[in-house]
Amino acid sequence: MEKMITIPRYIVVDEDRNAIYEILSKLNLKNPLVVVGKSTKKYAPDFEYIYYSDINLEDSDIKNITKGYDSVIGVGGGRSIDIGKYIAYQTGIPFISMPTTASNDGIASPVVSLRQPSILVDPPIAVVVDLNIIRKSPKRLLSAGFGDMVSNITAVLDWKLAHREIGEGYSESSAIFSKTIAEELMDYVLRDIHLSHYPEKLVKALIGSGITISIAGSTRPASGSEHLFSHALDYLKKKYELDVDSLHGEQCGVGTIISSYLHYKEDNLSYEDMENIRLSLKRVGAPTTGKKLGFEEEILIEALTIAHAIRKRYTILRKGISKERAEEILKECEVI
Ligand SMILES: NC(=O)c1ccc[n+]([C@@H]2O[C@H](COP(=O)([O-])OP(=O)(O)OC[C@H]3O[C@@H](n4cnc5c(N)ncnc54)[C@H](O)[C@@H]3O)[C@@H](O)[C@H]2O)c1
Ligand SMILES: O=P(O)(O)OC[C@@H](O)CO
Ligand SMILES: [Zn+2]
Repeated sequence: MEKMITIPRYIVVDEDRNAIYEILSKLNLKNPLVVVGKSTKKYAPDFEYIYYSDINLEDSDIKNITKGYDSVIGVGGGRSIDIGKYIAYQTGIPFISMPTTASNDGIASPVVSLRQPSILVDPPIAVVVDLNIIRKSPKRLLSAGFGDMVSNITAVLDWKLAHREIGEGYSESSAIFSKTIAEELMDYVLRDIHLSHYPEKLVKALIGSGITISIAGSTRPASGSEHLFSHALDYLKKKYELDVDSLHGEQCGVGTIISSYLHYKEDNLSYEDMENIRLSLKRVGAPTTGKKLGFEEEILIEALTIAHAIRKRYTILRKGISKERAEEILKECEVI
């Protein structure tokens, strides 16, 4: 069925450490395999587990890993959730997402981004969030999550541009949903100097972002030219074996500063909205320059010149930007 939309059946965001057990019994799941990171094992529910770092994804018999289990639970940051989601999908059993931080929108999405281009799989059948754990998670991860959320603003502008210029399909409902949740969160960050409700609002926004991807049947509402820039940085990290530990959401945040500048220059975005993106990223402590991300200028320039070619996705980068123009743009929007 072409147009079927699949979203998580249960979403729990509260302070109850036992919610996972109630969800498992509602779903009549008795024997999950928990995929967890070394630093998040302490948050895992009491079932058999495997460290994601011990899973060889190239393994042809991924099915052996989940043999005898009726479901997979991913506990941790983006990587353990991605890997858990992936092995559950490969073996056709349900996946439950238990994020221990809010660093990107893989929490509830039907996406696995272990390599580019990301692939569409089933979304988690349930998302179980313990806010006490999220609130205590490293601030840097919560800042990265904001970068992956504010990126939806330029992603939707790129999607509209592709619809206008090359007639690409466009889902109004998914786009409006995505843009609104991103702008709501940004407005909150600009309004509340104490950010007292930020972790809860961030995790709910990221869950919403994952749902917009399910509605669209594509990452278009959450991934545009700003993500192409981030993926280009990931590619160059590997190509030059760079020792930079920047996070996906942090890279997307800087990418959004660049993309919002390009959209502002083409009158798709107001100067105020462009500046609010930079200010809100600063407010949550996310990197707003290439230097704070940890990259040399020439890497940032090369990333912007190759970003359009990372995957087949039409954005404001169009057929690409010259090295000279990339340097000018990065200087004009103060990323270098
Ligand atoms: N599916 C998607 O849509 C999507 C999108 C972007 C990225 N991803 C995936 O996510 C990965 C990036 O995720 P990330 O930015 O979270 O980085 P990560 O998962 O590589 O690292 C997060 C780190 O924080 C630790 N951590 C998590 N919660 C913690 C807590 N409460 N206390 C202390 N430490 C905690 C984790 O153990 C891990 O070491 C990518 O490699 C990719 O696989 C998926
Ligand atoms: O399709 P991509 O570009 O991997 O995007 C997926 C996710 O990062 C969106 O926030
Ligand atoms: Zn992302």
